Amino acid sequence: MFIEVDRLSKRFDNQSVLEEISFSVKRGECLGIIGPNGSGKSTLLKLLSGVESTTAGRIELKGKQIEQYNRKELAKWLAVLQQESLPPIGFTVREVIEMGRFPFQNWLGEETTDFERLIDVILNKMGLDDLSDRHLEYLSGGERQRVALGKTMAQQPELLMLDEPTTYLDIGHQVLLMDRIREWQLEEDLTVISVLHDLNLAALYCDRLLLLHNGRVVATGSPEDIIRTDLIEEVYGTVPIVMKHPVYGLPQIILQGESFAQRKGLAKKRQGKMEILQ
Ligand SMILES: Nc1ncnc2c1ncn2[C@@H]1O[C@H](COP(=O)(O)OP(=O)(O)OP(=O)(O)O)[C@@H](O)[C@H]1O
Repeated sequence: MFIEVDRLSKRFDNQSVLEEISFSVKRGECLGIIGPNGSGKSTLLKLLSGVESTTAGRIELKGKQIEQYNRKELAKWLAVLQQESLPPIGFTVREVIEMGRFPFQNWLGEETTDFERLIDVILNKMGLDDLSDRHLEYLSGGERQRVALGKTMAQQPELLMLDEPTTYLDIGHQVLLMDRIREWQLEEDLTVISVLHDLNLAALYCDRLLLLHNGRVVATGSPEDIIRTDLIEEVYGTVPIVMKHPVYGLPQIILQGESFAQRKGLAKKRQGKMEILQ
């Protein structure tokens, strides 16, 4: 297994945030981590990328315990996409993407392989050719997110971790970003672990989903196994309509506003619980 997590727990100041988390990820797979606010998704990602230390349990990456890697070693094959990791001002798009190569430079700041061509390919893939000399502070949120992904691509990782990559993006840019990541995953056999709030994107783009609730794993499985009305209601406290995507057959959810349904006489409350009338 590429990643093996065994009975992982995390406490902050004696408050338990993650309890007995176990799962594994195969090389080349995309695992989506979903769950409500505060369920522990970001904390799990921080433990998996070595940013936070575990309280109990074991994380094995490529057959080795995570504590046995040093930071620079990990940075050569593990990348984390975070928007706030971009430098605030003063750098052009091209310079920022080149920064992804830092882990491969020697102590003089030189790299032995010619990476200029790689940077050109990435600029092109991310649709950033025309913006390569633009300073970061003059980019929109969507453009900055593409630069952030470009920087992680330059790192040529084997494992990519993403925390809410589509936040602040409009639907066009959400699909564009997720498509680029999926293409990259399939072309390079990249392993992807992504925290996602949008369950429809998670169902479309992830091979498997891990559903967290109150710091525990409720279920792991294919999108069909996880995006089910009963599980979503249990964890999120709202009853969605789950439908099959008309083209891909994958589960997609439609939200039901309770107040609207009640007003229209389509639902009523029974014993404190909303029931949708057929
Ligand atoms: N450094 C910390 N110190 C203390 N508590 C923390 C720390 N980091 C996270 N927590 C707590 O751990 C819990 C889980 O937080 P986490 O950010 O992992 O949840 P999440 O599922 O990513 O939430 P969201 O969807 O709202 O981003 C929260 O109650 C949070 O307050």
